[in-house]
Amino acid sequence: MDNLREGIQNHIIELQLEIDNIFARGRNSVVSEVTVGQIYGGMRGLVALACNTSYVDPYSGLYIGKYTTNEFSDKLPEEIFFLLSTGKFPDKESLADFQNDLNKRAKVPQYTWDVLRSLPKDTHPMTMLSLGILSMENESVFKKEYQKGLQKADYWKYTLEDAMNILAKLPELAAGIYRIRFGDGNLIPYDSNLNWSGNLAHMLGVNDDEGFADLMRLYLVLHCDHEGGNVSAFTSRVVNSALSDLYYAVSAGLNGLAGPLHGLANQECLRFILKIHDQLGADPDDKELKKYIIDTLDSGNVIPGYGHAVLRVTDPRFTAFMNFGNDNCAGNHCFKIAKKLFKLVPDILSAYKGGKVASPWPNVDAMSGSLLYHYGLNQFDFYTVLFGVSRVMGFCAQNILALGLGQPIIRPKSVTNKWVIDKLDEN
Ligand SMILES: CC(=O)SCCNC(=O)CCNC(=O)[C@H](O)C(C)(C)COP(=O)(O)OP(=O)(O)OC[C@H]1O[C@@H](n2cnc3c(N)ncnc32)[C@H](O)[C@@H]1OP(=O)(O)O
Ligand SMILES: O=C([O-])CC(=O)C(=O)O
Repeated sequence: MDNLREGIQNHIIELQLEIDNIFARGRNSVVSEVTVGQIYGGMRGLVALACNTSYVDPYSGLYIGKYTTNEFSDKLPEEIFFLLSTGKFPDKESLADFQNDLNKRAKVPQYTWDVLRSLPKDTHPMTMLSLGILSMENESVFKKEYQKGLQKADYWKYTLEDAMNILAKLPELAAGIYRIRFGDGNLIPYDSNLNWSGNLAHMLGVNDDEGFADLMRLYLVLHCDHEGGNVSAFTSRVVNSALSDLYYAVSAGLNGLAGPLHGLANQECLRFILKIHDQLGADPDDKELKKYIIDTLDSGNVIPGYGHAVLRVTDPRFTAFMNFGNDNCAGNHCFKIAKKLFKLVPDILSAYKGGKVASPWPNVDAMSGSLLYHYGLNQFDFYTVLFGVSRVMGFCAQNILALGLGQPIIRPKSVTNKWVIDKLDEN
């Protein structure tokens, strides 16, 4: 992975130069302000973080570097990790070198399997993923080097070592979780002739179809990162900013991803679609489906897969999944219901709560489950694990770059109601 390390080193130098220039132009310039509503409202819309792996434009969606979602969606996840962490796609040689390195590090230690097999049978797969990563914390190269006395400028190098070890093991770990939790418990061996996503598809043992392997590739690409403020990436960065190593930081980020308002929404979407199928049949008419959606809202539930804290249009990742579905699973009943929901939900949500829903459009989670279901991956409790495997690329890249740029511990100031009242009195 020499080329990857060198690429990151160069990227850190470029980014640092940009930051030096930014600081020279106005380190104390005010570029964002905070309202009382934002202090009490999850800081949404507040610009208070720098993250150079990716950027989310409310109207055109996710960019990695200068590339739009459409422009990177045909790549391999390995190429995407390179892009996230170096700002560039790898050439052929760098890609092969990176993939060889992943191959060498892919084996999950026996003690991790022992931990996972000792859990209650109904443990959620996200708990298993988070715990699986955390169980390996003792292997952190960063931690060992830090204890010996590490220069700040070298933090990122050992964090990269940890990132490689974690990323390499994710396909085996995730597939093993699936087989322990939903299969016969026998693990399918890793195949070093396959790439990262190909191995995951293979080791799940669900489907040998090439379409499934391609869906896995697309899935692992589209979920990789979503700038710095989303719950899981931000959590991971906050934890790592205390110099807790990447095993702690990745596990923490995954715990945030496991919430239904964030990554878990993708399992909730399929649950929602299957319920519609059970109650209204495979081809519900618009009137019935509309009533079902409104009843769901009136009973105090969210429509999973719709709405977003940043996006204000249909998520281009949703569109990429829908295009895949149109080409590969057009006849599938879940896919058809997901498409009908897309036709009806935005108008209903727009009118709901007097127009209070900031974005009535589908996000990445609204379509992916029906595609996985089509290929026989119907244990939807597992879906967020796939999301997690992909999103760990973003956690790793964000943390490596932040450490490379010498970013300090994250510690925003909180205030009491009294402080806010006093401030309002002053104005
Ligand atoms: C990978 C991802 O994390 S993508 C997001 C995945 N999550 C989901 O799909 C779950 C459904 N969606 C939601 O809950 C929200 O849209 C979120 C969490 C994604 C964004 O939340 P916010 O930024 O607070 O959205 P917003 O400002 O539009 O919320 C305003 C109101 O609309 C409601 N709202 C937003 N989206 C929805 C929805 N899909 N269904 C019903 N109500 C919704 C909110 O609950 C909130 O109601 P409240 O004021 O009574 O609490
Ligand atoms: O950006 C967010 O808040 C949610 C997220 O991670 C995504 O959409 O992938």
